[in-house]
Amino acid sequence: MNSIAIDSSMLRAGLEAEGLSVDEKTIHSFLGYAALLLKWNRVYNLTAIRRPEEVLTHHLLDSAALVPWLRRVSPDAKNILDVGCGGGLPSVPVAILRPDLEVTGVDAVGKKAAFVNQAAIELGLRNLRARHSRVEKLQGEWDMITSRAFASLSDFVTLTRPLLSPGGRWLAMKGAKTEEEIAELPDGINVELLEPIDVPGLEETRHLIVLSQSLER
Ligand SMILES: C[S@@+](CC[C@H](N)C(=O)[O-])C[C@H]1O[C@@H](n2cnc3c(N)ncnc32)[C@H](O)[C@@H]1O
Repeated sequence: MNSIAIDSSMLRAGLEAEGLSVDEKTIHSFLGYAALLLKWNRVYNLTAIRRPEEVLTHHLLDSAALVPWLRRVSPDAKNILDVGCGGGLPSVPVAILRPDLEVTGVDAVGKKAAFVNQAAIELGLRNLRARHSRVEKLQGEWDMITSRAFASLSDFVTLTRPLLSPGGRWLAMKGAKTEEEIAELPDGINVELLEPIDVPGLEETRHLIVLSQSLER
């Protein structure tokens, strides 16, 4: 499954540069996931990115950059929801790197959720499952809710507000421009953190925005 052209030493170096400790099993899981993504992309229409070296930087390392922040932002969190998970970004990298977290992906497109569930089985990720649903129809409660390339910050928060546990945190993975989106947030939402994120091998600007909600509503 790992016979694709993702350079494992670049993957390891990238993850380590992000402050992540990686063992052989982690590298094997990432390569296995990349192989599945590239193999099934045409069938499932998972991503516009097709070149393995771009999958490494734009998807694997970009998504993994979230992981060091999870413990800092929410040290006691037990679970995380990835909204509009698509082919499993960032849910699959999070599930690989944080086996102690229950990771749920949700996507409105059934074949994308099916792909993530199949990847979870093939990679042995027992902490990952994907749900086929529009997020506004989803029920449950999560300590952390994340998204990458899903919607405006305001729509992300509004659609998922009923799903955040008391004291929970949203972690939005965003590009360069964040001010306008932050200005449009609904009342009662607090910006806890706005952090530029360096992704090894990626020239583009990334930001992590961490949000909470005032408890008296
Ligand atoms: C641009 S893709 C991003 C996928 C993935 N997060 C990534 O970074 O590659 C946005 C995803 O959101 C999903 N989506 C859009 N609206 C949704 C909704 N209301 N509920 C659940 N998923 C939704 C789409 O089906 C699509 O897979």
